[in-house]
Amino acid sequence: MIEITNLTKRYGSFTALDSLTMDIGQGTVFGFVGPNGAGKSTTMSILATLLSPTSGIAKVGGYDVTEKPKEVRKLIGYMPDFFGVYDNFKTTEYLDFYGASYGIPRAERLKLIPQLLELVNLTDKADFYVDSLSRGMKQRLCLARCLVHQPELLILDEPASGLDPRARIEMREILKELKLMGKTILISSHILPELAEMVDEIGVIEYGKLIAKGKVADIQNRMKANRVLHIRVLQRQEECAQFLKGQPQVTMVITDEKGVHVHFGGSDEEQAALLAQCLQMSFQIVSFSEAMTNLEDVFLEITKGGGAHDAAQNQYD
Ligand SMILES: Nc1ncnc2c1ncn2[C@@H]1O[C@H](COP(=O)(O)OP(=O)(O)OP(=O)(O)O)[C@@H](O)[C@H]1O
Repeated sequence: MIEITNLTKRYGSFTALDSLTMDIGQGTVFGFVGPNGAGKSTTMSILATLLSPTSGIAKVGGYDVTEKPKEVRKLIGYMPDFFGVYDNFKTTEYLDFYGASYGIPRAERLKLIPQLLELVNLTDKADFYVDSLSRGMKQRLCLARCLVHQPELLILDEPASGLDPRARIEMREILKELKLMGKTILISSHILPELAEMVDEIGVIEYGKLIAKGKVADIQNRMKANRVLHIRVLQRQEECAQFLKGQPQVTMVITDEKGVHVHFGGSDEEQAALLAQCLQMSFQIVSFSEAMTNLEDVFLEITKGGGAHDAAQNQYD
């Protein structure tokens, strides 16, 4: 659905996108993550035909975004990170206005708008002025606006930013619905654990380059190679720690008042064997658990030492 090849965007001498290459298959929910200034919004704006690349190719549904912008626009619904809503409209009028702009006949709009409002949980706000809606509601209304022409691809730039936890959950539930409807979704976010729950794949971008891409589970498995095991033992804690230090795949052992923390690079089978060894040694194990590796850890590990662009280079931030 999306094919990006050597996409580069320069603002003066500053390179925001540096030969970015990635593709996203139809029906995929793709999480685009990266530190501030990494180039996510720039990529999304190019895909949405709102910004011209300096060089390289971006295609949506087989159409080149610079050569066939009209065809691309029919296929996409774009929600920018900063959006405006026309406050003097009522919710229904707002969607009707956008529907009309897309040339959707009135009779069709009359059917479509209640469906969209239901999808984004705004049915009871149909006759409210946009002005009176909360931020979360406005954001959901914007999402409904992106769906008016029934696009196949949604490009959502931080749709949950600035929302409180409840509003984020609501947004996430709507996105799940859209996934079930078969939409391809490119979504950027800083709320990484939330993304992990709903995306099929993630791409990590830094300094305008894709530095990791894959299925969430695969990337998490990569991280598992360096998992940390927390072991709580009744009595003989130091003896247990010494024993663990000598075991295969154990790279480091630290003890504190919470127990023994073991850095372990083995497989699940080897981890089970490690526990069995401890029991055989008659250590009284109270708990033996694996520290959770979530997308946040993955992200921090991959972008270790990163952050936003070099301050000297990043004169625009
Ligand atoms: N119009 C512009 N002129 C100059 N520099 C720009 C312009 N737009 C973006 N940039 C710079 O390009 C870099 C990439 O910006 P972009 O908005 O794509 O990053 P991002 O990953 O979306 O960041 P964030 O998560 O903070 O929104 C940033 O350093 C930004 O300051």
